[in-house]
Amino acid sequence: MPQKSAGKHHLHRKRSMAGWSGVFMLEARGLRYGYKRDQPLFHNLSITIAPGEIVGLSGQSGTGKTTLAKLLAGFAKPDAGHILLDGHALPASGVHPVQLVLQHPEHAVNPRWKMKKILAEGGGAGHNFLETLGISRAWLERYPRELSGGELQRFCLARALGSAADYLIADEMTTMLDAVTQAQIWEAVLHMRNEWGFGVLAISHDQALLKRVADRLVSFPELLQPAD
Ligand SMILES: Nc1ncnc2c1ncn2[C@@H]1O[C@H](COP(=O)(O)OP(=O)(O)OP(=O)(O)O)[C@@H](O)[C@H]1O
Repeated sequence: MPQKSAGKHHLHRKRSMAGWSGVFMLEARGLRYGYKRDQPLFHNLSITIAPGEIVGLSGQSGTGKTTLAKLLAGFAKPDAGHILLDGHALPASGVHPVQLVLQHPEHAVNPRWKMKKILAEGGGAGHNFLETLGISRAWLERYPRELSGGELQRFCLARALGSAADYLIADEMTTMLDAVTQAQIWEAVLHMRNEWGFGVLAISHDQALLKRVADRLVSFPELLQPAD
């Protein structure tokens, strides 16, 4: 799911004792969404993520976590409610400040493109954070089929963060990977979050993982208020 580069730089963000400046609160208020008309999957869902914060979200299968992820990242529009960044609606076109990384990287890349072209979609080709993510420069010349799932997921993350996203939605981002790769990828995310201050919504069924990486844990039902 490529999104174009923002052309802005991570380093415009500054951290002080009070928190991060240059990045803004992400708020979803009163969201309603249904795949079928008149059959809402959820009513009145609200969530707030602060700059630099990692929120861990869990919940039963089929409740709507991935749907929420897609709404926040602009891949679908809520039937009601608002998604706001610093109090303003998110841009309808161009660079999306909320970037989504899903479970299956092989579905998120063009199989006919070399990795350097895929990475360039997010503006991240020249960044030194490739090393942080454990991406070898030699892989840039390969096609997606010539990489492992873990290697490919590192690229999807680099593409998302290369656009200088203000928020990352990591939806079961490392679920399919071995424990070592999972730990390396999350260590890189934590390191980059500490450097740049982007916020993260980490969605997973793995409570142990969420406890390890998140600053705050929420379960899906806690996000719902009774319908008006
Ligand atoms: N494109 C779609 N069209 C119709 N229904 C859908 C579509 N995508 C998801 N759904 C349904 O919406 C509900 C919520 O799906 P979603 O993927 O958001 O749940 P989830 O909480 O992320 O589940 P899991 O934990 O299993 O990943 C499910 O009942 C699912 O079958």
